[in-house]
Amino acid sequence: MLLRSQYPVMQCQRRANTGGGLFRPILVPSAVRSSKALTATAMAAHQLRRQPAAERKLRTCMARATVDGDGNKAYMPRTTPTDRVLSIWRKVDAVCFDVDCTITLNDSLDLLAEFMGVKEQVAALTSRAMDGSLSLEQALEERLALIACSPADIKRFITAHPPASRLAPGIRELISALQARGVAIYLISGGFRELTLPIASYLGIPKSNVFANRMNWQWDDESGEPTRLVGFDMSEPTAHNQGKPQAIARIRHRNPYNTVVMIGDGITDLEAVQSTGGADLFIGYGGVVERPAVAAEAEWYVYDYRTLVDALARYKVAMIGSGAWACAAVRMIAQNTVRQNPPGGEGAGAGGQVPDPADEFAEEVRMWVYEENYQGRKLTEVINETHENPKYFPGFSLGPNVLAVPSIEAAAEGADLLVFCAPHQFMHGICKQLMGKVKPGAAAISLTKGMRVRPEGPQLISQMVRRYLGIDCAVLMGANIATDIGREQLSEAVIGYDNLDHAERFKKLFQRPYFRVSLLPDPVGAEMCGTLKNIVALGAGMVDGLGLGPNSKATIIRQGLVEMRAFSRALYPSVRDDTFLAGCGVGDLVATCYGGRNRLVAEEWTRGQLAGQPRTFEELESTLLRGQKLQGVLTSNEVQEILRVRRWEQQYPLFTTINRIINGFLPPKFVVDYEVGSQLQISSPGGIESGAESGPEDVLTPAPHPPASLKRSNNNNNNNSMSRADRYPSSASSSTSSASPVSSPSPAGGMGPSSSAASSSR
Ligand SMILES: NC(=O)C1=CN([C@@H]2O[C@H](COP(=O)(O)OP(=O)(O)OC[C@H]3O[C@@H](n4cnc5c(N)ncnc54)[C@H](O)[C@@H]3O)[C@@H](O)[C@H]2O)C=CC1
Ligand SMILES: O=C(CO)COP(=O)(O)O
Repeated sequence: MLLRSQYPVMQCQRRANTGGGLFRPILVPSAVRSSKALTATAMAAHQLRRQPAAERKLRTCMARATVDGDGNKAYMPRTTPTDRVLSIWRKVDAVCFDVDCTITLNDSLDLLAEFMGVKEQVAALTSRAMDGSLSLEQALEERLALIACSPADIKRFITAHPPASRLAPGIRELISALQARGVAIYLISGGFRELTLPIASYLGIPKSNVFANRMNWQWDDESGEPTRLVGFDMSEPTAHNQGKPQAIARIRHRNPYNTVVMIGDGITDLEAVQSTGGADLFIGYGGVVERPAVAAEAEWYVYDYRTLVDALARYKVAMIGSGAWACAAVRMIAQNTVRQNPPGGEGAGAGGQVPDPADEFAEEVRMWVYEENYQGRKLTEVINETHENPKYFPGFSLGPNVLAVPSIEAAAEGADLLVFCAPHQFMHGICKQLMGKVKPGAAAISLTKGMRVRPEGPQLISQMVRRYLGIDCAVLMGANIATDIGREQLSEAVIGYDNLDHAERFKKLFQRPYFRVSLLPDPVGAEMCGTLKNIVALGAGMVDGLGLGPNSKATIIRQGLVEMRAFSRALYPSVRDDTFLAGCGVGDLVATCYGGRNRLVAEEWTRGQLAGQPRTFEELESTLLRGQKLQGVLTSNEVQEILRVRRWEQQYPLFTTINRIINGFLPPKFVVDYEVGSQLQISSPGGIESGAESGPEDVLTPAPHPPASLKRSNNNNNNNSMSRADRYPSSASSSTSSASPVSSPSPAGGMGPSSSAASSSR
């Protein structure tokens, strides 16, 4: 059992916890407490004399726990930050650094003293000041008196000890990483401006961000030149105890910073969190000198600045998917996450620092690859060796920082940002596999174009991710033909978002000079656009296959846009009109209708039909697209199921006609006669299933109200009492229509069960 008398530190701790939770228990047996030395502790008490009584008591008590008489550490520096500490560090607006033994490897005044030949005497005073056994004012005065240098001595000293030769390891990279994030850097030194400004200038820190003491000089009456050091200006805040928090209070008064962090090695730095207006967090640095009283009390104590760089908000990114678009997208991501300034490398840090936006993201990007054999080898191995995906995105380097991973769980593990870009028919399986395995609080974005049809109604891919993984999911949609983006041709995309913070982070992740990203607070509208334009692109391909010109294609595109908007708003009334004029709307529609895979395959399919040499879409997918996946045919079937169940078919004449054509109920020429094509009485293609993931149990409930924006045809009743058999005829004989198919459709290659249902009806 622990007795209070045995563990006084714990008692102090309990009191401390009521005052803001800055301290954690350190158990120190009485043997240690009663030990002889504790020098640093006693001296620290002197330094703390100006603090409020309760705080002073606590800190003295805590400090007692720091060193035993033999110099052994009886404290445990907090080298692992708490969540609170980490969160402050990651959102810091301004960082104030002490200079001597924090930025530099040595104390400037000690080095100057050595230069002036009074090293030992001055070092003893410095040490007493840092440990708190001597007041700052007194220590400074006594040291200056011993040094007694001239301005010329200072110039010679700086030449002999240039800033680059004096920096603590990793400080340049830390400052550079902070600057790249837009964090303001300040130097608050108990030393002198004359010695600090060259260091500030070397690190790219403006003079106005330097707080330090000023030397007073004796001036020569005749020459008007300063000649001899005669003390220092006591009016600077840094000339006194509690000067650092005062400097921070001034900084805060002048700038609207929410979060300020102080980093330093000494007791005076530790003070900077103690007063109102001081820093929100003190981080102790022990890489040059470890001061027990500071190490014991710092909320976070580090020995290596790399720790702080690594702990800065570094979002780990995972790409789920590895097809053409996934590869083009991961290539852009990798370009944004790769470090421009490798730590310590040429061009890093120093006055000419290049801000590195990549600091916000972890450099390595994991990409889940659906494993398959590629020319006798595992595709993941080939990708990791060549940095290229030769099957789905040949000819483009993905970047050395992309790691292909065959396990989806391993790819997603620990990721803060998840990018989904798999063909939509696989997304349900992917989500189920990742359930409970993604980092809580992670943010996702879907680049997938498509939807799922379930008994309750349609489900967009972003909705599926949100539902199964319990995380926010934005969408990135636009005219984004993968190979053109690989060639770095100008493209634009929108991020449809609910969570603006996440959207802005994703924008930074994707934005490239050739890839313009804008934000749109209509995620559903954007995703509906990306999904539906694939149906219209099939129609555009048919126009091309029929050998018709741009007028005809423009008609299909225009009507397609009208139906895309009407259908999106009928399902989701909150969808915005202007979304259809954005890059994800008309932009993507035009690009896909001219240069997409859906268009290409539909053109070939149409040619085959006209030539009497029909080929299925599946055949064309594997020959023309070499394993890439077509989305338009599945999406057409999925959308048609919604139209059919809700009795909206004739209000969407182009969608309906295209679906009838691809399922073999109408010849391709009807694409330009879509009004007629949708009105004709034909055998129903039967129960359409939503691609690989759906089954016959996917029953849609008819909507009680049809969309008002579209005119209903006379023969379209609004009967809500449709039976299950009506919705899912097991064959064409259970068609909702009694009429026979118009014309004699050529054998058609639909995809999935719907096409076989269509075939059996003929
Ligand atoms: N390719 C493009 O230019 C664009 C594509 N998109 C959309 O991006 C999404 C993904 O398309 P892409 O990256 O182009 O893929 P893709 O069509 O080029 O490649 C197919 C991908 O599916 C994977 N796959 C095959 N069988 C699988 C299975 N059983 N489970 C999971 N994955 C399997 C393959 O490994 C391959 O990575 C689609 O929704 C597409 O509409 C959006 C914009 C542009
Ligand atoms: O979505 C696309 C372009 O934005 C690509 O469409 P396809 O799948 O038809 O190539």
